[in-house]
This record gives sequence, C-alpha cells and structure tokens, in this order.
Amino acid sequence: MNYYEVNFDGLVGPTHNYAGLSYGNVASKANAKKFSNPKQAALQGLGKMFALSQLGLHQGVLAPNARPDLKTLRSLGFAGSDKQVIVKAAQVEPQLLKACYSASSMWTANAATISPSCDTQDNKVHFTPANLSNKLHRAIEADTTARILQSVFHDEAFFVHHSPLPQHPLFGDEGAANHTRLADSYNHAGLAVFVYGQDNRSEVRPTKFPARQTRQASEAVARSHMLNPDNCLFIQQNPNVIDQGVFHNDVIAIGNENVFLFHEQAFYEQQAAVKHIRDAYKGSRPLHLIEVSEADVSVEDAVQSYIFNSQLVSLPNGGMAIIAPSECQKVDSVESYLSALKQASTPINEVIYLDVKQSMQNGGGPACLRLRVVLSEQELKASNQSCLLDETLYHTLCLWVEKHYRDQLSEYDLADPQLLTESYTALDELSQILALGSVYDFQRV
Ligand SMILES: N=C(N)NCCC[C@H](NC(=O)CCC(=O)O)C(=O)O
Repeated sequence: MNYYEVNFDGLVGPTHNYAGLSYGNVASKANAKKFSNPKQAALQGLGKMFALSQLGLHQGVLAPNARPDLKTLRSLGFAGSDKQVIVKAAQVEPQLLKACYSASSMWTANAATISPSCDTQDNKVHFTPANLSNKLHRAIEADTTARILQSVFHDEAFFVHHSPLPQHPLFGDEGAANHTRLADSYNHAGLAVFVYGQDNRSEVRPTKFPARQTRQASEAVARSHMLNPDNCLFIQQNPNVIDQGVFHNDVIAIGNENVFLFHEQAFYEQQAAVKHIRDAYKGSRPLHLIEVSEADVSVEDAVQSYIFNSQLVSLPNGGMAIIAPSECQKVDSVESYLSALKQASTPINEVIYLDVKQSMQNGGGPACLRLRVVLSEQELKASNQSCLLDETLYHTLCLWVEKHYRDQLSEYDLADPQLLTESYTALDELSQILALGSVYDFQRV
C-alpha cells in the first residue's frame, strides 16, 4: 500500500492582522501595529500551496477559524447584538478584541498532532487538536479546529479524533510544531520525536520567554494515539534558545523521512539527545542527522531568516527539496549554508524560495503554515476531496479571496462591525466551496 505525506495548509483568514499578541515570538512583537494586507497574505499562502502541488505533491487546504470570535466575547460578558458586542469590546477591552480577531489558525502546524496509521496500534490515523493554552488568541482555536478536522477526515473506519488536552498549564500543547516523525519512508512505521519546552517535574526551563509545550502534554498525546512506546522519544528543547525567540521546535529543527536537520543548540544536553535519536531509529536506510553549527548559522540568524521553518519535502522522482522563506536569501550566512547543503552528500538536493512575508511578519514561515498528514492511498480517498488542491480549486480560492478580502487592515479597523459581516460572509461561502458543512459557530445558532 502506498502512503503519501499530504500537506494541509491553513488558508489565511480575512482578518489577518498584526496585533503583537505572542510574547516570546520576536516577529509578532516587532511588527505589532503594522498595517497588514489580508488579501496578499491569503494569495501568498495559496501560491505556496499551488507551487507544492505543481511539484507533484499532494496538497490539502484547511479552512480558517471564524473571526471575530463572538462566542468568546459573549462568554466574557459583552452582550447585545453582534455589532454592540464589537463596539463595546473595542471601547472597553481592545486587547481582548484583538485576540478574538486574530487569524492565527492559519498556522496549521499548531492545529493538531497527527499519528499515521502505520504507527498506531489500531492502524487508524489519530488526531489531537492542540489546546494552544499558552496564548488566549490561540487557545480559542481548538474547538473549531477540531470540527474542521472532523469534517475533512470524517470516516470513522480510518480516522480517530481525540479531544484537545485540558486547558491547563500542565498540558500546554502546540501540536505538530513540536513533533517530528523519522522513518525510512512514509510507508514505514516511524520514530515519533516529541520535543517539549518544559517538564513540569523539572527546574530546567527558560527564564525569559514561556515554554509553550510540556512533556506531560506530549506524553498524553502519545498515549492516546496508541503509539508503541519503543517508537517514541521525548526530548527537551534548549531553554536558552526559547529565550532567544525559538518558541516552537520547528523554528530550530526540521525532519522528513530519514533526514533530520537541526541547529547545534536546538536541544538540551544535545549530544545525549542526538544519541537517543540515533539509537531509537529502527529504519534500515541510513539516518541523516545534519547538525548546523553556530559558526555556520547563528541562532539569531536562524530566528531572523526562519531557515529551520522551511518545509523539507520528498520529491516524487527522488531526492528532497527545502521550501524556504525568501527571507533566507537576505541573510548571508543562511543563503551560503543552503547553497552548500544542496551540493553536500545528503538526500537534500534542491532549495526553492517562496514569498510568505505577510505570515512571516507574525512569526509564521512555510512550515508553520502546513499540517503534515501521512495517509495511505485508501485514507486519502476517504478524506474530504473538496479540500484537496488542484488547479481548479486553486483558481476558485484565488477568486474567492479577490472577492472578499481587504488589502489593508489596521487595529482601528477591528472596531468596525462591517468587518465582521465581511468575514462571516466570506467564510460561509468558503465552507460551501470546501464542502465542510456547518463548522462555524455563526452557522450553528
Ligand atoms: N512555529 C509555528 N509552527 N507556528 C508559528 C505561529 C506564529 C503565531 N503568531 C501569532 O500568533 C502572532 C499573532 C499576532 O501577534 O498578531 C504564534 O506565535 O503562535
């Protein structure tokens, strides 16, 4: 049976804006209050999806959460008509309104953790939506994301959906951004490498910025997904790099099949961590552990360029390509490193630069924008076909964006109730294009 990696990218929602909501994420803070361009952001994201599909890869689309999140605002005591809720929140709690307007569900690497059927004891694909409990604007994503995932992967013969972990600091879970699967190929059982920022039983933790993922959360996900404990590793992120802006492991490491590329400061007690990975890997092909030295690329350059937030994809005709953000071309050390890497004797032989600047300015590179789902041919057929990107869907979605999205948004626009109407109208239409059913709260009342 053939298995494929399908990248499900998050479609950027109509309210994409820069609100400075993510303490510990350098770009989010640096670009707070900048004017955003939601139309350009969505088209850049669609451009990336189309580019990957043109490489012959399977590409999916995940719908965004609906924003503003009126349900949350109402639960916090803002009452009256929808318009009144917005106007009142804008006056009294503008920060809260920003959280409820964030388009952050676009970063679907944080939507969930997925275990493919070749890794699980019941041979089904398991999904746990991330609770994203560290940030309010992200914690409110979990319920709708769960509904969207259920609508895309609805066949119970193949797919198991777990509830998000409890919303508590003990179980902070940021999904696939802290989970890498290493395997001979997608057809094989893999080693699930869970990377956490904090173990609640240990004092080793960052001192400046928050560690968003806990070991306890990763362990709970591995248990629910019925993974073989011999095929799971729990490794701690280096707390010093979290304090330098590496708020998820996918900002400092990237893996695909039998290749793992990571910075020399990525992990706590790195030598031992790398040995654990080498020892636990059960594949028969060579495992390529590529460690990038501080001398070649500093942590600062890594955070600025997002080199490790590239996608590493297997090409249909063999070899792998790095899909890097175009910011990598502007940082000399990174560009030199990448051009040397494709000549070196590793499976990586191509580097493709793509422009996702609108997302990058909020700390989301190419890898943040996609959720990897390894599916067998049968499981792929059992998924919602309207969410799989082909040329027709790409053009339909571009037209949909052109029709509904603004090309400029500032924090002041969030107080305008017209934006709510525009956003919900667009998403209502989108849920029909993607055949999702009534996944949004505003469709369910
Ligand atoms: N690394 C991965 N996988 N994902 C990146 C997520 C970026 C996101 N940014 C934001 O939420 C910024 C929103 C704002 O400030 O407007 C975050 O910090 O959670």
